[in-house]
Amino acid sequence: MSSDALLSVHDLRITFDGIEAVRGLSFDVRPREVLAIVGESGAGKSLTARALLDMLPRGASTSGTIEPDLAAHRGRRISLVPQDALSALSPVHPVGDQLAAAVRSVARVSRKEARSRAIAALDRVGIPDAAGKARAYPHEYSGGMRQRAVIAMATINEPDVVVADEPTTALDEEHRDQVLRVLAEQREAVGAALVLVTHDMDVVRDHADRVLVMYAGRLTELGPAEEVLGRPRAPYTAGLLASLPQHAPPGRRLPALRGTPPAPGALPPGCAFAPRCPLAADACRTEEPEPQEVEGRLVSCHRWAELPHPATKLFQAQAQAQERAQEQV
Ligand SMILES: Nc1ncnc2c1ncn2[C@@H]1O[C@H](COP(=O)(O)OP(=O)(O)OP(=O)(O)O)[C@@H](O)[C@H]1O
Repeated sequence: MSSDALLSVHDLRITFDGIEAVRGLSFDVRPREVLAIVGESGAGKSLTARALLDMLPRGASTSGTIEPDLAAHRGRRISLVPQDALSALSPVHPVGDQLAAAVRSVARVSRKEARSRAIAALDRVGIPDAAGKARAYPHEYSGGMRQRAVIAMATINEPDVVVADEPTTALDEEHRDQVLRVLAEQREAVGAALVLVTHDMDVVRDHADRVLVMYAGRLTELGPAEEVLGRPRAPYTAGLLASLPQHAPPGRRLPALRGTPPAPGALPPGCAFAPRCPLAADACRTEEPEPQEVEGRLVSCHRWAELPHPATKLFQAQAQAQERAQEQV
């Protein structure tokens, strides 16, 4: 574990029925940082996040280490902001009672004190009439308000790490920005690190200090967000960026990154990204690349040095060639 790590994950593997969905992942979470985990659907982002909290789905087996064991103090040292706020709140208790109970689960304070901390926490996340709303049930909150209440719950005991798993997926764009802002403010206020699972590169750009890019259960690239987004070294990262709407050629909605990631049980030999990669060479089809240090970051790619800058055109050219080939069929 590196000396400045708050949490250190080493060779994490998560398996269902003998099939590995997360395949030997190592990374640190540093104090007070925002570490975004990005990648397409199925990359293993949520499983990784849930492993930090020891909240994996039934049937998952794990190996590797996560140290120290913050999950043994879930709710106090590490907490979760899930995708769906309703799953984090009990429908049968007023929100304020749930926050007060969270306070009393870790601190010996009176009911009155816990209640006033609960109201203060709701107020901090921007819930109007916090004292009145504390008496309301989750279903009486709007979606955005509920997600704010969950952020209040996740930060009320001033944890070391907050894990947010696609915290704004269920919200519309306007509420998405607000909720992300509230989350950023609250984690800053309590001095927690934030592990933010997202598939939105704009969210990474706006909020992350470092970014872990995952593909098919492995680390593809890990480094300072500004540098990774400014000049990706892994073709997969470049492909994700080329797929952003602002990089799409005029009049086209198709993402530059064509095809879909392989399912965990159906990985190709070699690099799992090779079948979609415009730079793939023979070695990529036979040997899976290990993470290596490249200019202060980690990159898993045999061909990183060949990636042009900017790489956007490479992916657009590949997408156009594939489109032409399909038109001819
Ligand atoms: N409960 C489960 N049972 C069996 N396999 C699972 C289970 N949960 C996840 N997996 C497998 O692990 C893979 C990775 O899942 P995970 O939820 O971590 O993906 P993700 O990157 O978070 O994707 P998304 O953005 O869609 O949430 C899935 O594609 C699936 O194959």
